[in-house]
Amino acid sequence: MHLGLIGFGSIGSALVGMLGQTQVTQVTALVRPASDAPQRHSAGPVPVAFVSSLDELIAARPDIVVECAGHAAVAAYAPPLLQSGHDVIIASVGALADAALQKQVERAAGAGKSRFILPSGAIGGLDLMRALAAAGDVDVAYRGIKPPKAWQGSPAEQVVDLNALSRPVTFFSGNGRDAALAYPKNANVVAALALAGAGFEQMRVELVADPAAQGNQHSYQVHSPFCKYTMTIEATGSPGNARTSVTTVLSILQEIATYQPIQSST
Ligand SMILES: NC(=O)C1=CN([C@@H]2O[C@H](COP(=O)(O)OP(=O)(O)OC[C@H]3O[C@@H](n4cnc5c(N)ncnc54)[C@H](O)[C@@H]3O)[C@@H](O)[C@H]2O)C=CC1
Ligand SMILES: O=C([O-])CC(=O)C(=O)O
Repeated sequence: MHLGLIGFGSIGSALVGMLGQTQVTQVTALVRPASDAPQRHSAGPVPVAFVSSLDELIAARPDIVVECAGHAAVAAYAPPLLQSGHDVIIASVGALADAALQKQVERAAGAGKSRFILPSGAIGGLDLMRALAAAGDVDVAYRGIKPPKAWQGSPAEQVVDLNALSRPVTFFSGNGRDAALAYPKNANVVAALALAGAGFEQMRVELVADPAAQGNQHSYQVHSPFCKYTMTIEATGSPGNARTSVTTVLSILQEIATYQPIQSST
């Protein structure tokens, strides 16, 4: 299988290092022209060719493409890839909190007879969430706790002094859509929960910076007429990018390993 990658940061480079466990034999990675990605890539289990435009990525004829570059990359690349018949695994699920982009992505997949696949990423339990949401209302409250350095460069900096925290501080309380759009590098899990049935507007979200946090904690409580459950995930941050849990890479790897192309009926 030939894998297309968009982005070669902590997720992209870690993913490539683990592809020996999958059917992937070749990778073409779309990186920014100024990116230092090729220099950072140490020899992995499969060869990686680097390209700097979408046209070059499409010309390489990947069997499936993984986006792991951020919300703007979803907006720029997912619609044309889907429209031209490529299945796309979208790591930056929170991009779909933009309702217009969500529609655009859905239409492009319809027109191209392709699929966009949303990995569970750093969260879990989405199977039960989907089942409960399909059967009735669900009430979902999510809390994300990360160390201060994981929130650097985010709007949290306008609320708290991340370098001077001596105790956990909740710097955001709001709904799922606002969280996913304001924290594009930290709240993709919120969008994954919302799209699995929690609902962007309906779910309640708290984001916390904790100087004692060793990794990233995602916890949520679900109440439905049929069941209630609480899930807490304590994950290790990626080397070089504390805000991205290693579980995200493992989740995308599973999507790749179990990927089946749609069989054409003609
Ligand atoms: N679903 C989930 O649970 C999670 C999703 N994510 C998403 O994955 C994204 C990537 O995460 P990391 O690899 O940790 O970030 P990173 O910052 O380490 O790497 C992102 C890479 O993408 C590159 N990039 C950005 N825009 C690009 C473009 N238009 N074309 C080509 N390359 C581009 C950057 O130069 C950088 O090298 C995050 O921004 C976030 O949206 C991250 C963590 C969890
Ligand atoms: O990797 C994580 O822990 C979650 C994350 O950054 C996101 O959802 O954007």
